[in-house]
Amino acid sequence: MFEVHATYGNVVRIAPNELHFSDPDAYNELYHPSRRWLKEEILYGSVVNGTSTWNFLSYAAAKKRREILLSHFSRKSVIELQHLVQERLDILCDAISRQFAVGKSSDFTHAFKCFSLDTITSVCFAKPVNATLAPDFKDPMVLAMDMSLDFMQVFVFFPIVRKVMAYIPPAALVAINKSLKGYVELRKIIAQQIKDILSDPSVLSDASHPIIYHSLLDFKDKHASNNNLGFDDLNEEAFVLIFAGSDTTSNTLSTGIIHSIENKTVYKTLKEELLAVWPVLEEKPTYEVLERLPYLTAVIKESLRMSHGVASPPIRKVPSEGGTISGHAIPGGTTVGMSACMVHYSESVFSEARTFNPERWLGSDARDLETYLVAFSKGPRACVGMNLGYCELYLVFANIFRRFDMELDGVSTADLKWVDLYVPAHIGPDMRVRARPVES
Ligand code: HEM
Repeated sequence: MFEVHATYGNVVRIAPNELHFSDPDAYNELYHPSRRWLKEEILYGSVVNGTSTWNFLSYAAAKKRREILLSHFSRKSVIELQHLVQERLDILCDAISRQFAVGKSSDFTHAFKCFSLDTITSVCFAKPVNATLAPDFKDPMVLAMDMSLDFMQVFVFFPIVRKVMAYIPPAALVAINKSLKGYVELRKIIAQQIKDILSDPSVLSDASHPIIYHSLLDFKDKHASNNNLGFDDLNEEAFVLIFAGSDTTSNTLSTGIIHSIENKTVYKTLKEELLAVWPVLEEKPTYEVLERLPYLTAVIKESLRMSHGVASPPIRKVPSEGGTISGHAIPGGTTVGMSACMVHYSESVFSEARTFNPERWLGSDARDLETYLVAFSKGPRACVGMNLGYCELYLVFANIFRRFDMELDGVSTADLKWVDLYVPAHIGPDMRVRARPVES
């Protein structure tokens, strides 16, 4: 897209009825809080059978569900549930230490995918799937989720395939493609939990903490409209949360951590800052303490910038009366969008934009730069899991850099290659890191 825009200008027609923009300020216009344009069905209607926050096309339809999730993932609830994130992280750190003890490096690409899947299934459903315990982090569910991103592209371009697949029984799907076994397994776990809850809501009181079904099915209020949610809706919402909360978080982690290990100045500065606030290894600081650290915060912002969150343009439909973007009048019915990469790699905003440089977030213009950090998107359909995402990022960066001395094992940041499968899908070699646990 960069080459296309360099050749044809700031606005390019990339499909018969679709415009893509490149001016960084166009992103904030397109996804402005007051601009409630419909999501484009070709992308958002492509994957699900029931309803979910992600696939409601209009903001009006999504509003109620978004409010439920925003309150479920509020800063207050995330702070109360941070011990669940730390619990999954301790399991991850133990697994990395065990690999070091037998002379092996760890595959950080898959390690963080396993961690984020375990975290989302723990926080949302109180049913962690323990992907982190898989040998060399090659968990079948994680591998199958990677593969399903390819399917998503097929569904977008050939919606009929999705309709046909919905009627194929799970066992037959596995027979057609054995690599889907982990995915079918994950669907079974989620579906069983929902069936159990719908047939006997009292099982919700067995959960160790408030899970999403407490919020989605508010049984205290018998008249609440969300009580009408059926099996398909709960199932789809659960899967959207699993997908939305997994790769986005793990990409940010692996991208940022690999850059921070390779860059010796970043590595040393981050370790020093962490050591000062976390002197005794056994006394782990809380999220609230960590988020006040300026350098760690700068590293996290830079990691979000370099990993983009979602790579594809979140496409929207211009309403029938038309609209204006970047000073151009756009006719009603046009599909419009802009990839976050165009903003994050814009040289007019971020000097040496392709270089990982946390220092940029510590300068006098840092506040202005914030406007252009769009990893969680912006406006009425921005990420609802941002608080949980940030909590995971702070805890993981702090634990990994405080608890291990690390070096890259035969890879470099040049291997952080990806293709756009809605999220950036890593296509380089697995990013292996030799991680020696520190003693104190
Ligand atoms: C670093 C972590 C994360 C990043 C960078 C991220 C990024 C994004 C982006 C860019 C969108 C907009 C997508 C679009 O419009 O097509 C989005 C939406 C969404 N995210 Fe996240 N996300 C993260 C973590 C999470 C987590 C942990 C959850 C769940 C707890 C979550 C749940 C959602 C949901 C449900 C939506 C759909 C919102 C709507 O359409 O109204 N995300 N996220």
